[in-house]
Amino acid sequence: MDFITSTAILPLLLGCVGLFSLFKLLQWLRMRAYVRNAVVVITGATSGLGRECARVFHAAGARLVLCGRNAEALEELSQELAASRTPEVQTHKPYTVTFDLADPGAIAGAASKILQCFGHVDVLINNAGISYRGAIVDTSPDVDKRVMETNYFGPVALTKALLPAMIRRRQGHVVAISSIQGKISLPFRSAYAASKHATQAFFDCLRAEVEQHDIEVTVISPGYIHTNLSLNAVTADGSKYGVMDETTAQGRSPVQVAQDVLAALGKKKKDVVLADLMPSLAVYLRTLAPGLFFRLMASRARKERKSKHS
Ligand SMILES: NC(=O)C1=CN([C@@H]2O[C@H](COP(=O)(O)OP(=O)(O)OC[C@H]3O[C@@H](n4cnc5c(N)ncnc54)[C@H](OP(=O)(O)O)[C@@H]3O)[C@@H](O)[C@H]2O)C=CC1
Ligand SMILES: CCCCCCCCCCCCCCCC(=O)OCC(=O)COP(=O)(O)O
Repeated sequence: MDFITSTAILPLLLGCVGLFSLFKLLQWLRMRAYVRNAVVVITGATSGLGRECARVFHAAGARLVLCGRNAEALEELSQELAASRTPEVQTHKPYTVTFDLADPGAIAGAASKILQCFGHVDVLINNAGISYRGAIVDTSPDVDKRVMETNYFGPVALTKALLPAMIRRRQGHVVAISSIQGKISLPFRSAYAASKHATQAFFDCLRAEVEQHDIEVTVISPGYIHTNLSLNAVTADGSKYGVMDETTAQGRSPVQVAQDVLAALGKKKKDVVLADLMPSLAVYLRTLAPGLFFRLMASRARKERKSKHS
């Protein structure tokens, strides 16, 4: 009996593994086909997740428009990509467009430059962002505005400027790189969490409104990623935080997250959380047991204040 069972189970197991591998391979091929030759615009391409998305999408054959504030850093990345080749995929030299997302007057001009690069946009990845550390009571309203301009009003204005061309073509995919903090709010992150909650809300509304035009909207909410986000974060008085936090240093690799972003787009996912177990559970706790969640956050605030003053 044992012999019969084991001889029947082994081929079955091998068959399942084979089928699963085939399924994964087909999924991977479909993902890459989705972005091959597609015009992909990436904001915040000079650093961290944006730069890795540029590398991953370029290697998959996308026609890139790299956006950022630092023209030199964008040009350097564009040249690095132009020099790198992937054997089985035709790659394209990226264009660059330099502008500050926190400058409302810069967005319309930037959008028309972006459209001139390849004549249209298939995928817009709103990735650029800035974080914040500070107590609400000490924070200048200028800091709240700066974080909202960069993380919310800038991406919203850019999306609106590129949307009519997508609607005319009845084709397009808008992506918002939000954060777990677009779903839960942590103490001493008010401006950042508020900007990411607003991002989630805006792009959820957009998804419903543009479905009739065959335009996809994906909101991606990562947990900690090992980038310069904490180093570049702004503090209560507007100065740079300048510290690589342990949580950031221990975060996921931006290469891995960029690959997950590509996979999410290829599967036309609408809302994706890319985080470890605890942050993912915290999102459920906030919905299912808000009272408990708020007590945990108050205790987190007490601990953080204590450790600051000790
Ligand atoms: N790292 C993390 O733990 C997590 C990050 N995220 C999100 O990922 C996204 C990318 O951040 P990440 O790569 O981590 O951080 P980085 O600080 O490494 O990169 C941020 C990018 O945004 C650009 N940027 C900042 N301000 C502006 C502006 N005013 N105008 C135009 N571009 C600007 C930066 O350009 P410049 O070089 O000019 O400063 C840089 O290219 C952000 O939206 C962030 O909120 C989400 C969850 C976790
Ligand atoms: C049923 C059991 C549930 C247990 C839940 C306990 C609650 C634990 C709280 C966990 C908090 C996770 C915070 C994750 C925050 C995060 O990943 O943020 C991503 C960022 O955007 C990082 O930005 P930052 O500038 O804050 O570094």
